[in-house]
Amino acid sequence: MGTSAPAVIAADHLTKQFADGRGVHDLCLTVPAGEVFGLLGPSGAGKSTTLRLLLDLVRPTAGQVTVLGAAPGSAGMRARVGYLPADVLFEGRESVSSLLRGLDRARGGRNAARWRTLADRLGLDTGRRVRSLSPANRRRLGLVAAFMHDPELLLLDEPAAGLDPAGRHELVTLIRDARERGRTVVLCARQATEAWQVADRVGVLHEGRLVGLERVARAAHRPARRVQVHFAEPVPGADFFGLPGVTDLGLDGRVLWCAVDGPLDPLIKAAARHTVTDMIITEPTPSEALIDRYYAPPFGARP
Ligand SMILES: Nc1ncnc2c1ncn2[C@@H]1O[C@H](COP(=O)(O)OP(=O)(O)OP(=O)(O)O)[C@@H](O)[C@H]1O
Repeated sequence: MGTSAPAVIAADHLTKQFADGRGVHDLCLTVPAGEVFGLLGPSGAGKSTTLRLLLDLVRPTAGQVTVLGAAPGSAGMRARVGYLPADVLFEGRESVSSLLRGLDRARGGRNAARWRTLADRLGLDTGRRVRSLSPANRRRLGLVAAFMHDPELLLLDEPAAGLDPAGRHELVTLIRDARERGRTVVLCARQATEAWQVADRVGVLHEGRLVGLERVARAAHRPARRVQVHFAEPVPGADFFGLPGVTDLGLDGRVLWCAVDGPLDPLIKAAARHTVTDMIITEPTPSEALIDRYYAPPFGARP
């Protein structure tokens, strides 16, 4: 804990304001070497813009950032960073293998074995023409291109988008392998599912501002479940008020909804005094739990 790894990313009031006022505002964030950092937020939150600032694809309107100890876009940076954009734009008549060979040559030609292994792991058919690839295969190609030179820093924009479960599993494994070799990974996602599995920390962006920063505790407290109970007849709310672990209680005639943190027993015993016709229990995904915490009203707090 106490050891302070050098910051691979150090953003200091980093701001990119587009003409309409949107963008990324006042981002102060450091990502130490060897960390997997998940940048989460809904569409338009500023995730892609943040990555683009780190890559010198857009210039800040205020503040500054260093990447691997230098200004973004410094000489030699391309070889040290792997980037998967949100839209992988590879086109062309050439085959996947020819494109990857070309990329490898441009980076010094040392990674032929590695890109072949990666393509294999991700189930990418390297004989196909690039422009005939499905969106999911294009994503796989983008991942191979980002990982093939084993870069010090990986910037992955929605890496799991469009991948099937096997592809997602392989992605998580690739990220874990990279971390084991001391690489640093920043991945952006709207859904926290994969980020939650691999990230050491997550940051939540909302309307261009960092509104939450959390270390991912693997044995995290189990989030409150959402419970809906349907009764044959209307039930009195008084039977359910003050039950241990039950919050956000709402009652609409014969339907009761609430959040339950801890054992379900008190709620079940109270419900069993009436005729229960249905009971629906859902556990929020990590993503929902995180979003609830940062920018959604709590479940049950209906207008
Ligand atoms: N080149 C641009 N010119 C003007 N506005 C832009 C530009 N790029 C992004 N924006 C705006 O900046 C805000 C942040 O966009 P950004 O793409 O970074 O969000 P995001 O969190 O990556 O969203 P998504 O999950 O949809 O990719 C959005 O409101 C977007 O419309």
